Amino acid sequence: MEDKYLIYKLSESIKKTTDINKELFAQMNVKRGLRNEDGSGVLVGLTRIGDVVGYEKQPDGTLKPIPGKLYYRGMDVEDLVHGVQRENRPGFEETAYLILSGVLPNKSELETFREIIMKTMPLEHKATMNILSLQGKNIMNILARSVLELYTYDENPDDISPDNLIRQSINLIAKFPTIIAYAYQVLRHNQLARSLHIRHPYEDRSVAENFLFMMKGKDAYTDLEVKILDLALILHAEHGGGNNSTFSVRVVSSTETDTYSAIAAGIGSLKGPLHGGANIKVKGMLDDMKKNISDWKDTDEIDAYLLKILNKEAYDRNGLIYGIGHAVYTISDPRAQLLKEMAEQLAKEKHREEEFEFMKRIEERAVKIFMDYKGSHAKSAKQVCVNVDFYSGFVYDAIGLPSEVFTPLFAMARIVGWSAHRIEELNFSSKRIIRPAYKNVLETQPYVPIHER
Ligand SMILES: CC(=O)SCCNC(=O)CCNC(=O)[C@H](O)C(C)(C)COP(=O)(O)OP(=O)(O)OC[C@H]1O[C@@H](n2cnc3c(N)ncnc32)[C@H](O)[C@@H]1OP(=O)(O)O
Ligand SMILES: O=C([O-])CC(=O)C(=O)O
Repeated sequence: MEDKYLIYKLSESIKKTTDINKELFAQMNVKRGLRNEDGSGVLVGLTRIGDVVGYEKQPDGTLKPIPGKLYYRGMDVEDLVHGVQRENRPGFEETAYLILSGVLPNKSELETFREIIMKTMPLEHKATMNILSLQGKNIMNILARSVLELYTYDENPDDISPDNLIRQSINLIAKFPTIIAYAYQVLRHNQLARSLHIRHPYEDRSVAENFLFMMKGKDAYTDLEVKILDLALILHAEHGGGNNSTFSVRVVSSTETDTYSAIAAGIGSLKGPLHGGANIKVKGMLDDMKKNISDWKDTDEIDAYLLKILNKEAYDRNGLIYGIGHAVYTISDPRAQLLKEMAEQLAKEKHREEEFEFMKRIEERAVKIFMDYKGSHAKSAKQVCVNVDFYSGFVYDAIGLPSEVFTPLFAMARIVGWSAHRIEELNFSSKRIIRPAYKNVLETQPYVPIHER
């Protein structure tokens, strides 16, 4: 048999053998996607790290949509952001300290924590050389491979005691920006035949500023660019235990495997276009809209295009408006609101107000069109809002960062939440390996000898 015919036969066969009737889930009380009928997540754990709030449970059991709230260690993220902004200083390092330890650092603790991060940012020579030799165009994939490689440079990789876990976590938080920036420089060098810039991070700059320096060079960024990148890092740092990547890290960690294996799983999850990878999809979708909509002020034209997306006739023909919808948030995603406020200032600095106005119009129309469409196409209309990925791509693009690093930037912040959740998963006193069950819905069949098939 020809190879390609066998591949065709196998793919035809899996179309049938993977089909599971949607009705069976309801009949057997199995929660599709670990979601209850009303869309809320099935409770699978307890945490003291982050809280994501998008609805209120009513006495009659229904869910009432409310404006979104996000808490890091019990602290409203809006207060945290406004607190550091008022004092005009970077906040990502402080956020990392809070999420990892559970308490805000005092001045001297923060100073020492910053110093540890800054001096840990440079990669060992072997790690740099490894990144230079890695093939591939996808930086999330390169990041995952580099993280697995760090296992080999760690003298104590498998030790899951709290002090070793903290040491490993700080090392990863500090090294992610360097790995991502170097991976991009290699990609740029290989793909565009441009000079290779491997810039050594400064010891006295914030993570956000060092990243811009390693990506763009000395004096090639503004204060506002540093501030908005710092804000994006704060806002992406943590999102409870149930988001797909953090849950993946928790599932893998519950086997007591090493930190690098667990974090590589989180990176793989975050890369998906329904999760962190949506920020690249949003950029692609907006670029397509800019090209195909002749009058950016014409809401009828915008509506028609959005309807085409939903009907799988435009963009990637997947039926999804990227940057819209969320598993928990209903009326608003607080991160998108905070990012949008600063994106407006950035749009002014970069003279991109017209494009920003276009995005605001798309946001408003997309929510309306989606809800009208779902109202007539699905059993229950879903209250949606823009999520954090809607404005992040615009922000990164406006500060001169290429789309190849959009999702890696998410990972660069979320490594904080992943680390805290891994530490929690391995330390609470009544921990257990995560091992749910799948109900088998196939009849048994006899083994048939090969000459009889
Ligand atoms: C950082 C983050 O991870 S934020 C999320 C980033 N992802 C995106 O922006 C991708 C676009 N959004 C989505 O795909 C979804 O809204 C998700 C994955 C984020 C959340 O999904 P859920 O809350 O599980 O929504 P759910 O799957 O219940 O959606 C209900 C219905 O709305 C549809 N839907 C949800 N979001 C969208 C969307 N943005 N565009 C079109 N249809 C959508 C679903 O296909 C489903 O349709 P159906 O009832 O006909 O099957
Ligand atoms: O919570 C989720 O499902 C996705 C999300 O917004 C995040 O991880 O930041």
